[in-house]
Amino acid sequence: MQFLQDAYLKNLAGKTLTDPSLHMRFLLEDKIRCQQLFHQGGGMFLDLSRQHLCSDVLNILMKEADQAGVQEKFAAMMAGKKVNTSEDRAALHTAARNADMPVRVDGQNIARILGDIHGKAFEFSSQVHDKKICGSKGKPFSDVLVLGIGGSRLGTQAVYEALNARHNCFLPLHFLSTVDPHAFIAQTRKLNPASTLVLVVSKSFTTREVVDINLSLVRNWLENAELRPSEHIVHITGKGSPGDNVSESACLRVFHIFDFIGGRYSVTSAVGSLPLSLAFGPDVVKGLLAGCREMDTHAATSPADQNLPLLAALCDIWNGDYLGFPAFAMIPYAAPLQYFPAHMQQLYMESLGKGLSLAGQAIPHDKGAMFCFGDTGTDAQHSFFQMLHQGRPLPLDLIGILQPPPECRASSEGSRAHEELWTHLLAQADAFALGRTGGRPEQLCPGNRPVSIITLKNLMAEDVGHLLAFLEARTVYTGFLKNLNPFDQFGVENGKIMASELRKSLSESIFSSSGTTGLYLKALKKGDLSLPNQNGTQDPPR
Ligand SMILES: O=P(O)(O)OC[C@H]1O[C@](O)(CO)[C@@H](O)[C@@H]1O
Repeated sequence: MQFLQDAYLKNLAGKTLTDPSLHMRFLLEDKIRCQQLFHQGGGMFLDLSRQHLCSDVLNILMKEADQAGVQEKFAAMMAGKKVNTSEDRAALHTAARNADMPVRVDGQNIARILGDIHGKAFEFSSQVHDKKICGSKGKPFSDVLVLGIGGSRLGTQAVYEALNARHNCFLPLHFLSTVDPHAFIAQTRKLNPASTLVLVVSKSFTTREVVDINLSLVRNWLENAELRPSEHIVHITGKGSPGDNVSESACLRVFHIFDFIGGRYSVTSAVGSLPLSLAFGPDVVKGLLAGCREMDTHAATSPADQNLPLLAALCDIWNGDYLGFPAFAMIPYAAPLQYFPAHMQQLYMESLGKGLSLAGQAIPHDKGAMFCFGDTGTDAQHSFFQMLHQGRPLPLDLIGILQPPPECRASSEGSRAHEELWTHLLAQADAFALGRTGGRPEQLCPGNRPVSIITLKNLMAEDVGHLLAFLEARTVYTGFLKNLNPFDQFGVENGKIMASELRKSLSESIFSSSGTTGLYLKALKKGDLSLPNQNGTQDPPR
């Protein structure tokens, strides 16, 4: 670490990190430095000039990346090598958007298989749009209810909301993920069962929330409306899972997904291509895939100093491992990108939140990946930005869209709104960097807070694809730089094991679970929570 900091300081004339002349206020005056840290590629822009970075530090970080062979690993991943070593699997989300580039795993051309499944999804969507496939009472489908959780929901929802801004939506999607019955009631209240198509998205088809509870609720809901569930339900699931090879009475169609694409990387498999083509039609999904493909090619082939996802990953390593920031926030200044922070949160934290390196060494907490959270601008400015301006500093990603929505261009009010949005983005970027001096002591803002500005040219399907694949590649590169496996998620399993033990206790009315858990189990049965008295017995409910 010290030598990196030394390089930073040497580059900036031998100052210490806290030296006032190293303040971003002065760094931003260095035009050459700013140009060196402004990058374009894969269809988008990345401005790192408001980071505590300089070319010397970047050179050292790139050398580390080179020594770790991260670009070779990325190429090996795209070529189908089993980079998910703990599960002995390939990680082939990139093959899902490039059917013409053969990728062989265990003798099969995976890219072709994935491309054929997209083709089937497009055909099915067109038949639904053309009313050749209708509900069991002959009513054309008007809505799609998507059951799925985690990676089987977040990415698709993020992309759906983004695409909805500029593309015509034929069939709105509604997402049901959590097992909370409130969510089921809220979603189904606004739907007509007779014209609702239900997609059950679960690779394992064992996720309790989805295939046990919510699917049962939905089946009942359809049956209560005197409909045949099998004519309304489609499975998107792993080949050979309990949702595959089911009888005709279970569902209308099965679309396959595979264990070589993890849930959080699966938007461009059938997990996303079926619901999104039902919503917007096949051409929009093809545009999304093309945008991803452009970014994948950029991520795989550009030299490190021009490679946006790799540079972003190096910046994350610098901020997290060397400068010690525990978290970063993603703030899209674009309402249609509202679910991207949640998608990135899963992508980043499920991929990189690991306890062991690939070499089997424990990863100390302060060298673990950063937490990720976020919200849209300008809303975030009016909630948690206060703390970031004057309290604990954190790095921020601000995302902007260059082109305003076409409707805006027609009116001066519309253009003003778009310009106002960008004014806020740039004002925040500068306020975090420059801070505020003068005024009363409580008005002081120290500034010097790192910000990256990510700019998309537009919000068409291709642009959304650029962003999606950029975030995936940035996450994968960070995993490779940290020498950990960004494709498994064994931590999540522990909670599932606990839940199955508690489920058993509850069904057998055994309330002796550890700590206060037994109290809650009992309360669930009795419908009331009574606290133990001093004798350790429970008072009767009041
Ligand atoms: O698609 P499935 O098997 O229902 O799993 C849902 C999600 O659960 C997880 O395993 C953990 O949250 C995710 O990785 C996955 O996307």
